[in-house]
Amino acid sequence: MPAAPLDVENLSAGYGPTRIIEGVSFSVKAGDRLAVLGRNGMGKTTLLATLMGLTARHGGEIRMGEEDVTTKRTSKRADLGIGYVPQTRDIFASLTVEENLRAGLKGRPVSALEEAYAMFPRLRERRGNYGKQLSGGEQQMLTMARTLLGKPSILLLDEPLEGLAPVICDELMALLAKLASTNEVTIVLVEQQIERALDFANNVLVMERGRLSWSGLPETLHADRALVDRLVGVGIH
Ligand SMILES: Nc1ncnc2c1ncn2[C@@H]1O[C@H](COP(=O)(O)OP(=O)(O)OP(=O)(O)O)[C@@H](O)[C@H]1O
Repeated sequence: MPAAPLDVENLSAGYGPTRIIEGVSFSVKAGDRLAVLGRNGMGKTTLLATLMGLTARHGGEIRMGEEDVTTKRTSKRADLGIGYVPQTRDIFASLTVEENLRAGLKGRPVSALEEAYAMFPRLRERRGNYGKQLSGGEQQMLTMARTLLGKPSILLLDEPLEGLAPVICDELMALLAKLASTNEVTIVLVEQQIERALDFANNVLVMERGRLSWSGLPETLHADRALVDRLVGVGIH
């Protein structure tokens, strides 16, 4: 059996000596769509940042396929195929859209920019605008497009829908579903819009105070509002 694209074992990490996540273990299969849910401040962002090597690891292991990346630098993890779209919309404000996208090419030919423009036609219209002139939604699209140009095999997304209009959310989720189904991209999605996350995912983890408090199928949560209330603190309708 091929190794899982992402395998996390007993991971603990935080900021300096402050421990935020504790004893987290999970595995994702190729093409999985994993939703990571939880109330505010429960450690979801810290988990993704730790997978990218951006926090202080206190213990545990992270493997990507056959590679043990536990102590590898962030850039090495990116080279091995992890793409990370942080909550902070990581764009260069004083570069144009096109220049931002070129920064994501990772040695691919400039013609590959067409892939990004095909996925996000709005970015083509805005190709000459500076990052700082974009709306929040456009900045989110730019971050995602730049990450996707690097052809990640695992995509970590931290609340990509935050602040976006419902119609843009629909488009983005449709795009992610398409990516997961056709490109064999494994997606780990942290999202506060529970309903959308459950519609998208084929597996769910719930975090509570830095630990995994529940894991299972989205259907189970869909069918049990009381459980969702208890785990995530919001009702779904
Ligand atoms: N850079 C940091 N330094 C110290 N503590 C931090 C830092 N970033 C986050 N924390 C703390 O880590 C805990 C978990 O935060 P984290 O952002 O991982 O949670 P989250 O589940 O993603 O929350 P949200 O849904 O609100 O984004 C919080 O108590 C937060 O205050």
